[in-house]
Amino acid sequence: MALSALRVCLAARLWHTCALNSRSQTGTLVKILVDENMPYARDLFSRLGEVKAVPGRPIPVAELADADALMVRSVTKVNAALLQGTGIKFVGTATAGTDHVDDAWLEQAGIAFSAAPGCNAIAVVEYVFSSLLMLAERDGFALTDRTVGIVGVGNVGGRLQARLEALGIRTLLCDPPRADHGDAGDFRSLDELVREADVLTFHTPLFKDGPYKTLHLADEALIARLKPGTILINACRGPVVDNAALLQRLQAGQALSVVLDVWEPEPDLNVALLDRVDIGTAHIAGYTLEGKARGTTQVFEAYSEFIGKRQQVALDTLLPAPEFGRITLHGGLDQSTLKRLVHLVYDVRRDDALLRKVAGTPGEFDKLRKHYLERREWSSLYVQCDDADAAALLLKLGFNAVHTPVR
Ligand SMILES: NC(=O)C1=CN([C@@H]2O[C@H](COP(=O)(O)OP(=O)(O)OC[C@H]3O[C@@H](n4cnc5c(N)ncnc54)[C@H](O)[C@@H]3O)[C@@H](O)[C@H]2O)C=CC1
Ligand SMILES: O=C(O)C(=O)[C@H](O)COP(=O)(O)O
Repeated sequence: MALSALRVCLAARLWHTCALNSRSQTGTLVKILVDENMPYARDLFSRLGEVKAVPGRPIPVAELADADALMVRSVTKVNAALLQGTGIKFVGTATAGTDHVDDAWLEQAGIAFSAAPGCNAIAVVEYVFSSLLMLAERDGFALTDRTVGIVGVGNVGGRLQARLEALGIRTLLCDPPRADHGDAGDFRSLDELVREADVLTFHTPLFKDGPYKTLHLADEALIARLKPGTILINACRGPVVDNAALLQRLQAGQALSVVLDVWEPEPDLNVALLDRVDIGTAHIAGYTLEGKARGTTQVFEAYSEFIGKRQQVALDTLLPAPEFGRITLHGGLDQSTLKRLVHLVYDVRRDDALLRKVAGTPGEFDKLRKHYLERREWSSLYVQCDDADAAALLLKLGFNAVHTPVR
């Protein structure tokens, strides 16, 4: 059992001794605060108590005083300064990353905590693919001629590896915590990736210190050593790449292609850096409807268990039908066909253009995220293929593909 799940169970046992049937200790219905950018949260959590949707940045602190539970996204800093003296007994974050939560303080304060590991991993992988396919078309190269170095091989990095390898693209993996743990896999040093990879893509948590520190993992020295033409991607946390150093290297003329979804700092990114990168987006790599819905259901299920009213939710009972019903693919799957299919579902240039329009105007970064256009995962596209190999490969990549032989 993961440590966070274990802590939820232990805290739940304590809670059960003093509270029953979704009622707080005073006998009133539990009050659950949810971030207003959590799709399906109002409907789901109202099965368990009284729900109030609130902005996450800044969070209206007065609402915390009589609340029992708090469901956040990554923009809310959860720590003693926010929660000391409140009645909050459970915090859920509908995100994969947890660097916005002081979980050590929550533990010593006896507040249960649950996150949503892997909820949006597919979305991030599809963001990376959209970016790579766009750059490959623009610069005229075949992805199969490139080596992709993946730093952080967890839910995102592992799925990225699987899809790249399904396409015959060589990957190099770097994940010291997994290597030290003895996990199976051909793990290499970051140095080796820097030397050998044509694409370097970061998918680690943000650790500000400790043996596996990732703060400025890509520092000036690392960036300076990247081969000319390297594609550098950061879709994990802004401070994993030293943004000032990156800007300096780009201004000095270092030949890199850069894709940044996350910034140092957010929401006030450095517009001069945005001007220099090839693709820049407003921390939306994980923003598919499926990814957000999974985040909500994961914390909903954890909280329902915490209060002793265990419920499970099937994602397809929540999600609307996708925009595209089905399409037919004739013949095999080459890079250009794959790019067209991928971009039928999601084209990263849409989000890049939106950010460039508003960057530098206070409040606009968060507005883009709040009013994010609906985006689905590749699995929402039903592709009928008359070629069996194309169908098998698309299925492996995550599309809803079938082989229907031509009669
Ligand atoms: N841009 C976005 O919208 C999103 C960003 N994220 C970020 O991406 C991160 C990764 O996401 P997941 O794959 O779901 O997390 P995960 O926890 O499943 O995987 C992270 C991997 O990084 C490895 N790692 C830790 N320290 C490392 C180091 N120093 N060097 C190399 N590898 C290291 C871990 O061992 C683990 O295998 C999250 O922590 C979150 O901050 C996640 C989802 C969406
Ligand atoms: O899950 C994560 O980790 C992320 O980075 C999320 O995609 C961030 O989304 P918000 O929590 O900032 O809405």
